[in-house]
Formats: sequence, structure tokens, C-alpha cells
Amino acid sequence: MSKVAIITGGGSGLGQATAVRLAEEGVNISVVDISEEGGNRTVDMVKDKGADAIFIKADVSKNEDVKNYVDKTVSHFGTIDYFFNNAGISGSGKYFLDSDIDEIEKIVGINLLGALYGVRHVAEVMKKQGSGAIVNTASSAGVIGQDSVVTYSATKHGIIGLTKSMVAEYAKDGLRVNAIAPGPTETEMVRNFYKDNPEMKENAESGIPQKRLGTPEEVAELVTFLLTSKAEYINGEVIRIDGGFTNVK
Ligand SMILES: NC(=O)C1=CN([C@@H]2O[C@H](COP(=O)(O)OP(=O)(O)OC[C@H]3O[C@@H](n4cnc5c(N)ncnc54)[C@H](O)[C@@H]3O)[C@@H](O)[C@H]2O)C=CC1
Ligand SMILES: CC(=O)C(C)=O
Repeated sequence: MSKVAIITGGGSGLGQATAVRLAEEGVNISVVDISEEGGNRTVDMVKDKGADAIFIKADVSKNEDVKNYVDKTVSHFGTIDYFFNNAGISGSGKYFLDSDIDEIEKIVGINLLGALYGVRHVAEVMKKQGSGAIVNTASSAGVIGQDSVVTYSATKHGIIGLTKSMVAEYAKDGLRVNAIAPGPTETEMVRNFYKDNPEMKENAESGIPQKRLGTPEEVAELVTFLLTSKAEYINGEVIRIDGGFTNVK
């Protein structure tokens, strides 16, 4: 029987590339995104690979939207085997003392509360099933401190706490929960961020030992490995995928 995955932020970047990669493995996908255009595009890409997909519109910072995407996935596909808990935003790149409270609340609401709500509802289904794998998207900014992204970095450090502590509570129930920590990767989010902060692009590229940004396809390969049974004994890990960036900081 085909496996079923929920992917948040599935309409673009890392989420979209992972949807396509999982579809190549025959996995059916609930594509969750706030953007209908992006989400529907991903559904078409998954179907082109021969797997089934539905789009569910949601703002992950709203608990009722999160509960809805979980309920709709279960009623449509019957199960949730994999969860790529990935939707997120970067913020403006301002220094912390120049950030306004609305921006702080927005980043925390989407990146951290959205991820917590997702795990809260998905893990309930997985615990009842006695199995399930979750990958949470952290960031290199979740394992080291970086200027211009203080709130973002705080949310990504929080994602790592969520990951490890879920394992402490639910590994015995058949759940695996891991996190990825990508460095700067070629997606819309990063293109927009560097357009507004061009000096940060040069700093990032020169600071990466491999001297290039990552690609969404490289990240999708890692997520696919972590979600599937090939990674059966990997639990509570934070896997960095950053061209060596955080190893030489
Ligand atoms: N691109 C990069 O360099 C890195 C990205 N990340 C993380 O990867 C994740 C995915 O980012 P990318 O693919 O790069 O960005 P992206 O901007 O290409 O994709 C993010 C997707 O999330 C959706 N989204 C935004 N707010 C949402 C909300 N409230 N509810 C539902 N969906 C929402 C967007 O519509 C978009 O489709 C984020 O959590 C980001 O923080 C982590 C490290 C590096
Ligand atoms: C956007 C982001 O997380 C990085 C590491 O650039």
C-alpha cells in the first residue's frame, strides 16, 4: 500500500522539491500551503510523477487550519506515514533592536507555533497507528548564532528542542522525529532575502567551504532518506546540510 505524507510549505522551495522526490518513491502527498497557486502547482508536479496528491490551504500559524489539514488528510488518504513540517518565513534581516513586535510575532507564529501545532496534531494520529516519521525544518541558524536573524534563529533553535524532546516522549510509541538544518539554499525565500540584503549573499557564499548555496533537490534527498525506512534507527538527530558552513564557523 502507498505511503502518505503531509508537507507544509509544499508550494515552493524545499517543500515542493521534497513532494516531487517522495512522489518518485510512490508516496501520496497532502500539499499544505498558504499559497493556492504554489500548492496547486506542486499537486500537478506530484501527479506527473504518478502519485496522488491533494492541496489543502492553511495558514500554519492558526491551530484550526492545522487541525483541518490533519483531519482532511486522514479522511482522504486514511493515514499519515510521513510529515515534513517545513513551512517558514525568514523575516526582513533587520537587526533585532530595529525589528518591530509585529514582525517578531509573525515569525514566531509561523516558524515555531506552526511547527508545534503540526506535531501536536500529526503525532496524535501517528501514536494511534503505532508508527510515523517526522522531519522538522530547522536551519543553520538553529545550530549557531547569526546576526540579522535573531528571531528567526530563536525559532529554529526551538525546532531542535521540539525534535529532541518529542523523541524522549514518543519513540516508544513508534515515532521517529528528526530535524534538518540547511544552510542557505536556492529558494524563493532566500532569493528575496538576498535581494533585500545583497551584502549578506556575498558573506554567505564566501563563508561556505563549498563556495555555493545548496539546492532544494539536495535537501529533498536528505528528507526522503530520513522519512523512509532506510533511516529506521535514526531518531532525534539534527542533520546539517550546508556545504560545511557551520563546521568552520
Ligand atoms: N532556503 C534556505 O536557505 C533555508 C530555508 N530553511 C527553511 O526551510 C523552510 C522552507 O523554506 P524555503 O523552501 O526556502 O522557502 P519558500 O519561500 O520557497 O517556501 C516556503 C513555503 O511556505 C509557505 N508559507 C509561508 N507562510 C506560510 C503559512 N503561514 N502557512 C502555510 N504556508 C506558508 C510559502 O507560501 C511557501 O510556499 C522554512 O522553514 C525555512 O525557514 C532553512 C534553512 C535554509
Ligand atoms: C534562510 C536560512 O535559514 C539560512 C540559513 O539562510
